Amino acid sequence: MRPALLDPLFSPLDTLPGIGPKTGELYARLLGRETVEDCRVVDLLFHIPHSLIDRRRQPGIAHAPNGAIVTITGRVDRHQPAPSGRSNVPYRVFLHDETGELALTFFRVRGNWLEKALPIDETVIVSGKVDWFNRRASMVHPDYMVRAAESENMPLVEPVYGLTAGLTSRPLRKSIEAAVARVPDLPEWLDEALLRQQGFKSAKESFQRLHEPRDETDIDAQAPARRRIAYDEFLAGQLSLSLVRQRLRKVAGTPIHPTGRLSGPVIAALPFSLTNSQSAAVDEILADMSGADRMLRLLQGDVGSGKTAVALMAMLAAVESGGQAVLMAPTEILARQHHATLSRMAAPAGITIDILTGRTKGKERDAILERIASGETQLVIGTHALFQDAVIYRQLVLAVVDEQHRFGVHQRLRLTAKGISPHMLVMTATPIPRTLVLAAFGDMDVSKLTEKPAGRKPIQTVTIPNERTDEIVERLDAALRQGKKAYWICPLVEESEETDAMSADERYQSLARRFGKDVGLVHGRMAGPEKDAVMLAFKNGEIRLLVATTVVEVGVDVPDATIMVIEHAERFGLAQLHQLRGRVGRGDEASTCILLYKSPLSEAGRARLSVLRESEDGFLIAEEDLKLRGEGELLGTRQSGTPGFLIASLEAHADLLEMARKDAAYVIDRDPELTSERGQALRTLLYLFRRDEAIRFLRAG
Ligand SMILES: Nc1ncnc2c1ncn2[C@@H]1O[C@H](COP(=O)(O)OP(=O)(O)OP(=O)(O)O)[C@@H](O)[C@H]1O
Repeated sequence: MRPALLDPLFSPLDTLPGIGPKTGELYARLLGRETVEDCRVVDLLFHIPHSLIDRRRQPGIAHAPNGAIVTITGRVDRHQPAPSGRSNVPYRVFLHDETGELALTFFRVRGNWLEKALPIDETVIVSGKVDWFNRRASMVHPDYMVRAAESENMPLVEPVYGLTAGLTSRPLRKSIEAAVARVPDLPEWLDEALLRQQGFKSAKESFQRLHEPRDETDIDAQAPARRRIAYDEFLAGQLSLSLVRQRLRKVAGTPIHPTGRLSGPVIAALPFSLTNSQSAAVDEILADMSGADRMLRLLQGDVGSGKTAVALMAMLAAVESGGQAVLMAPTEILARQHHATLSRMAAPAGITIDILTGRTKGKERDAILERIASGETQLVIGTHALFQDAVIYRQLVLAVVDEQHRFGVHQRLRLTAKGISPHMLVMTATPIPRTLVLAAFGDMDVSKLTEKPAGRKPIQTVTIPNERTDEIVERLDAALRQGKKAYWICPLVEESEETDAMSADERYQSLARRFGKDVGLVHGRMAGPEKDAVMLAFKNGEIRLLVATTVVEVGVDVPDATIMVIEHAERFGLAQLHQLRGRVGRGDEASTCILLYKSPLSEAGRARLSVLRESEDGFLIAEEDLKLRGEGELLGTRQSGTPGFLIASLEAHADLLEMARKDAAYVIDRDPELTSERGQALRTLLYLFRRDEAIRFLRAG
């Protein structure tokens, strides 16, 4: 149960003054939630200012720098209202101080409120941005105007928050202030020695300081308050991972006894032999699953390194031992593709394979659920629909989670909550640096596919400015005539699938005019079956040019596609480009990747694209990406910050992550049920950061 003292922070967001149904939607958007019902007061605490306005600067009118935000104390001289009927002429109020004159400028003024707010001869304080034009200073719509006698009504230092369209800063600041005021006195969950060593204040004081910065240093990522909350966040993450891990390990796995009865014929029928890397990974996995402990293993492999075949071998071993195996993909497209590929590859084994996704409905679904429950189905491929309550497995021995780069302990927890404890193999496509593995997965055993299948030719990567798009289209024409297949990836336009889809559609129209029905389009706004049909047509060769948004970014496998054009490559993260490029070069034909960019490229943009031109090594690219852009982009998340983290940043706070990991291990080692005084306080921490799923596993949880 959540401690009652957190109640004020976990009441609905619209219990804060000024947040109603309409504004609520804006707040939900700001906080990245679907609806305002999903938002709690606590969420605003984690929306921290990115900079600050210092209204203490009072240089005097004549010395105010152009474009700077300054505060002026002056006397009002005269009002110059707009002539009636001329709404485009502003209303001006002139004031002066000992250095010069300033025109306060207002548009579309109604009524006489300005006369009241700025009476002639009154000394007032105004604050806002000063613009110089023709040696006259003006301030358009000052942020603050107060009478000198009421100067306390103007905050001198003001945090600046990220906004979303429709939400302005003043009401946002007000609601955040109200949220901060609700932070209760919290029990201290950090060790005293650490507090002293790091100079950390209490969590409550740290939240206050984050939202009421006193100067620039308080905004810095290394400010003690920021570090304290970042540490708390890492600690909450590491603790919940440790609890899950402890729990998963505690439940013994089902040891398997692979016989080779199924995998033998499958391997014999594969059109290739496994690479050494693949074989080594299979060996590690089978050894894990044969032991008494449950397997918790991460299978990391660069694009096109052949993770699917490894997963299949593991799943066949589970089935050979009389159990069932599932493979969960992050998207419908991928689930369908995996289903098609695995059905084909596993055909010689003669086992029953089903697919279960959100789209599986009605009688078909009932029949599948029944086959799963009876054990007739040995292998199920699907999306998270696999773990819904209605799905009951006869004997689930292995769950493969193809997380690509959408991390989440969630599914893993769901499974355990269902009371089943299969061996667990998590596949990730993006080669992630060790620190990220730790942050996202905690300590897991790792198998790496370091080698690509033999016979792959390097992908030739070129960077070309947008202006030469026509030339590319010409070349594409020639290539398609030779029977080649190509992808054309359209840019991310904004943070919305809808606008992405629109831009893809435009490009599709123009290419379709040229290439007719050789061209297909797939984007995130299309209905599932429609998407599948297009993907299938591309695979079969009925379509030879596929215009797509990043829906093809992960996992899509059409080995005879050899050309990849990426528009506005400068807008993508490096690792994402690497993933996209990885859709070609998957067969033994030579492939080309064309990165179209908008010129001029920034210095950083140039550096990034050249990394990609020069390397095909996903691990190296990931490290470079981390250096160049920060870990958020590395994982393809479009917001800043580390995925799954609100305040903490792996770049800025890497030292804290390591400390938090040790701290969590220490705690779990001594107080596995979190019952000590510190343990109880740590439970509060888990709730505060919404990492409380793991508490359910605790005895008094
Ligand atoms: N040992 C091998 N030799 C030759 N080809 C292989 C080998 N293993 C897998 N392949 C083929 O390589 C392609 C890529 O494999 P797979 O789809 O498993 O890659 P992946 O690791 O999942 O990559 P991504 O993350 O990019 O989807 C497939 O077409 C597969 O059939």
